[in-house]
Amino acid sequence: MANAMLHQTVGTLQLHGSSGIHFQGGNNSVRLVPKGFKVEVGFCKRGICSSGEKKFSVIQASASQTSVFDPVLSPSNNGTHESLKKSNEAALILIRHGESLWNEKNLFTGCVDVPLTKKGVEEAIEAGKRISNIPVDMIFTSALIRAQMTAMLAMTQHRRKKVPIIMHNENEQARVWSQIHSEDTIKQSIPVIAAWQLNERMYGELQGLNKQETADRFGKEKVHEWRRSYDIPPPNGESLEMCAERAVAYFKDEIEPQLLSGKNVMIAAHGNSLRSIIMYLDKLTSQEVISLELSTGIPMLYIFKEGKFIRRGSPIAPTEAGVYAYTRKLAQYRQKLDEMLH
Ligand SMILES: O=C(O)[C@H](O)COP(=O)(O)O
Repeated sequence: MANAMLHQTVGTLQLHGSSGIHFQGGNNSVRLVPKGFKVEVGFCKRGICSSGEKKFSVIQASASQTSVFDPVLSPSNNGTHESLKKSNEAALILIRHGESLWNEKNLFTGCVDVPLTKKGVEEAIEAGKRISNIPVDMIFTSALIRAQMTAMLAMTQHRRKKVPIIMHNENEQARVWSQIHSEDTIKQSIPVIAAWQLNERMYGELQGLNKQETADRFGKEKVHEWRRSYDIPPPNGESLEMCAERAVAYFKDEIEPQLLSGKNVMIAAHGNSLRSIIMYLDKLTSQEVISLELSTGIPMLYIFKEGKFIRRGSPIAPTEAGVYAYTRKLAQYRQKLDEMLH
């Protein structure tokens, strides 16, 4: 059965998958949740439900749990929302894609869908080595190939050897044709969700132009303003603020509930869509975010605990004994991996 992901928001129903699960909208009663599925309860962060209402997600239990029971970090499924918040520590890894062919040519890329260079492939693999001991239960990428390549290449280095599988829910046929018919195989996989909301900011009329030539033509200050200010868009493009409106909203609505339930998440995206998310995580002002720069292919680790995001830096390497980024739970996870693999 397809990895049915159901989200009930108060009074309406979005049904994905042929699961036949029935929800009673409005009063939030959930009925007929079939065997093998589980109900996850999260609170809406914004918009879809009125404040304080619950948003139910009914997810195929085997596809939603940590693929192999990780006693250290498995989400406790029987907690209430508050106790979930208290008990769960979840890892959040952010990675800007490796160098792309247009990064190499110093062209404005935005939403043009270009692949990685050989160096970008190497950067993605190196990033994977650095996070190879950190648990990953779900992966979110943008809809652009450079971010998806980065995520898949990085996961080739992960010691858990789970298989990242891009979810195809674009239509009913895609869902049915991409079904996995083995519970064990599902448990050994990591769902990868590609979302356009995580795409790089759309650079409008600058897309395809050389950055240096553009600065020569319009002036260095103007181009810096387009590239790094918060609310000034490039010609017919998105400002960082406009990019944040979709990227941060998606993070709050789709990714944060997963972290809240104890899922460890990796996001592979872009310089500006990630700058907008980091602005939210680190509570940066529109002034502070101007100086925020992200290198290609460098993973950043956050710990989500009790509703807060704690930046833990960039794991230097899996074997670095004193990797300051690790928390006690992450160190225990790494130890269990060592035991499992030796
Ligand atoms: O879209 C692009 O050109 C790059 O990914 C990011 O460009 P920037 O560093 O100029 O924002």
